[in-house]
Amino acid sequence: MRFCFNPAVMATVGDDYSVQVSGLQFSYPGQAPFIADFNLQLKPGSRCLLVGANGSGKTTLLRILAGKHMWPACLSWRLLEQDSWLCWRNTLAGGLFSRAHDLWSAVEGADPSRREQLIGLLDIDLEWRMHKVSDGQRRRVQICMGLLQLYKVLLLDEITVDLDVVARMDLLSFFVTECEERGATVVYATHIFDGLETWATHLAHVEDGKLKGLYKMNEIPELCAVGKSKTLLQVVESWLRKEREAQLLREKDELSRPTKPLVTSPWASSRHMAYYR
Ligand SMILES: Nc1ncnc2c1ncn2[C@@H]1O[C@H](COP(=O)(O)OP(=O)(O)OP(=O)(O)O)[C@@H](O)[C@H]1O
Repeated sequence: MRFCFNPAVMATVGDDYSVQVSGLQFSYPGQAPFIADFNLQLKPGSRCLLVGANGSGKTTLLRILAGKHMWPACLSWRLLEQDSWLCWRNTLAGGLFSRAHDLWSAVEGADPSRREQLIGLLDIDLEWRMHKVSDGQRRRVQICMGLLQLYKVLLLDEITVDLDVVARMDLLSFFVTECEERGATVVYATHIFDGLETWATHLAHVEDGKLKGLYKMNEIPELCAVGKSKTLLQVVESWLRKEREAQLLREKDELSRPTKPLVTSPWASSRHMAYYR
């Protein structure tokens, strides 16, 4: 998957990346630019966590990478391969009255042995009716359907929220196997960090639509410090707290700036009365 908004950069980047985003820009209609000069490069086999505060742009970025958002036509861009799959937290599988079995019998070209493996992994009962199952069971069916077809890049937006801990850990192990044996790449936006220290290979920190940093997990000093290492949760919490404090300082600074002098003339318009002269 390659996105390049700057042909000069594109020419210099090698082919050995499975995700290549260079100079990405994006604005929501009628709004100021939100994603600006975003660059991300990942090699096959990478498992990259996308972390950031609420509203920092993780979902927006994943939707752009999945081709769900349009971008300004004035920018030059190239999307070379469309072999990614986005699993979206807000979509649940299928029509309300479908049986689990009917839902994925519609998925063409799925390898039967992969199907059996996923059904076992996610402990799915083919007789489940989608309107009579729990959110977590419905989520399992959705994930299963998405994973039936092989992919090179998998984009996950907080999909494990409804899963119990066994299903979550088994699914994460499955992704490791996919990355190690097939060279798949996973980009996973989440706020749940349990068990991810050793799962991820990379950590991408997003702040206000910008990539604040892309780190290899084994090179993050706080995670690796012998004897006093922090958990991923503590590391991300400290980053986000710093961001929040900096934002509060900026807001305080703006409030303390002198505003325009107050108009004291009795002939001027006021909040309660306007004069058109
Ligand atoms: N359809 C939209 N139109 C305009 N602005 C939007 C739209 N969707 C999201 N935004 C804005 O874009 C910003 C980033 O939102 P986004 O959903 O990408 O954040 P996020 O990092 O995924 O947040 P969260 O952790 O809460 O899921 C937010 O300020 C949000 O208000």
